[in-house]
Amino acid sequence: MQDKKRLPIHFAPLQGFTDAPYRNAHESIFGGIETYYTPFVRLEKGEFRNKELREIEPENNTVQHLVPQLIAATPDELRKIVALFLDKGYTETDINLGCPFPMLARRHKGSGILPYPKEVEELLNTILEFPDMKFSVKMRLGWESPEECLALLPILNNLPLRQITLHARVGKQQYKGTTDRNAFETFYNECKHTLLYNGDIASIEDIDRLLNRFPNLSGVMIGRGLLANPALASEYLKGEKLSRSEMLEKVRAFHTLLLNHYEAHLQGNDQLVTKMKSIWEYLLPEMDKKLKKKILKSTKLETYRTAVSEGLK
Ligand SMILES: Cc1cc2nc3c(=O)[nH]c(=O)nc-3n(C[C@H](O)[C@H](O)[C@H](O)COP(=O)(O)O)c2cc1C
Repeated sequence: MQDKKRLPIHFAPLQGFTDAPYRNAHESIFGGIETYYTPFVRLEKGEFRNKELREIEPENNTVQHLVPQLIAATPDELRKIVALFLDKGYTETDINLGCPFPMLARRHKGSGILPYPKEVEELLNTILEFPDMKFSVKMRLGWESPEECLALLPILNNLPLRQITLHARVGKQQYKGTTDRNAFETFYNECKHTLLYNGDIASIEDIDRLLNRFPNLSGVMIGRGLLANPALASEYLKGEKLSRSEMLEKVRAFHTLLLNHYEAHLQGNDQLVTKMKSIWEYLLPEMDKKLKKKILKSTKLETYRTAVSEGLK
């Protein structure tokens, strides 16, 4: 166990879940993460949204390594968002070429741009205008077919990218169906950049299997697997799973931090309960079904608190 190679674990951005309070609480209670990413920042009718500005504000973020992510379809949009990140003191930016939401994909944002190599090239060439910023890309295999990412390789290989994260699905799949690891392998064999694997990692064994198959991987990015087991990264690094009581103790501490934060910042108990319940969509899937249901069904703060303390006993 001692000299086994351990891959760095990156916490995937998940809109609506991994906001600043979540990331801060996660690092302070569980740790084990090399890099956190913000959910994407975008322009809406040419303007930033206040919530997204608050999310990237350095004073609201305590994690050691945070990379803000952007989504853009045109060089101009990209320039505006990168200028904001520079202004806030960031030196790294992640570019989202993976989001599958039809509303954005239709406008050639996220994975919707992948079938158009010329547009990708024009967008990504803009990074050359920002020598003080290091750029990475988070992308899918394509929108419709995994051939699309292969067609983009000559463009990607020519750019000074710090890293590429490849989610081994196409956009049309959204988050469903299986990942295509054969298609990932073809990209992996030809990609000159530091490459991270992303998609459906839920256990230490999953990471070990990936490293066996892809020994030159530079890391993995995990989203839903970490929402389900927030200790997954630290367990992997230590080579040891937490006992049930250690896990419950940590989840209780994590939950308290989040509840206290949102209680102080959200307006009214209804908003608070709705926000807190969203965490349980993924957290601890092995929890007794009845106890989980009680949490998810609660509408009042007091019943929510009681249900959670029963669930975490
Ligand atoms: C609710 C939700 C929100 C997401 N938001 C983002 C986002 O803002 N930026 C991004 O690059 N990916 C986003 N993703 C994709 C994840 O980062 C990740 O690529 C995907 O969930 C696959 O990895 P996983 O199987 O480890 O979760 C989101 C996924 C989900 C389910």
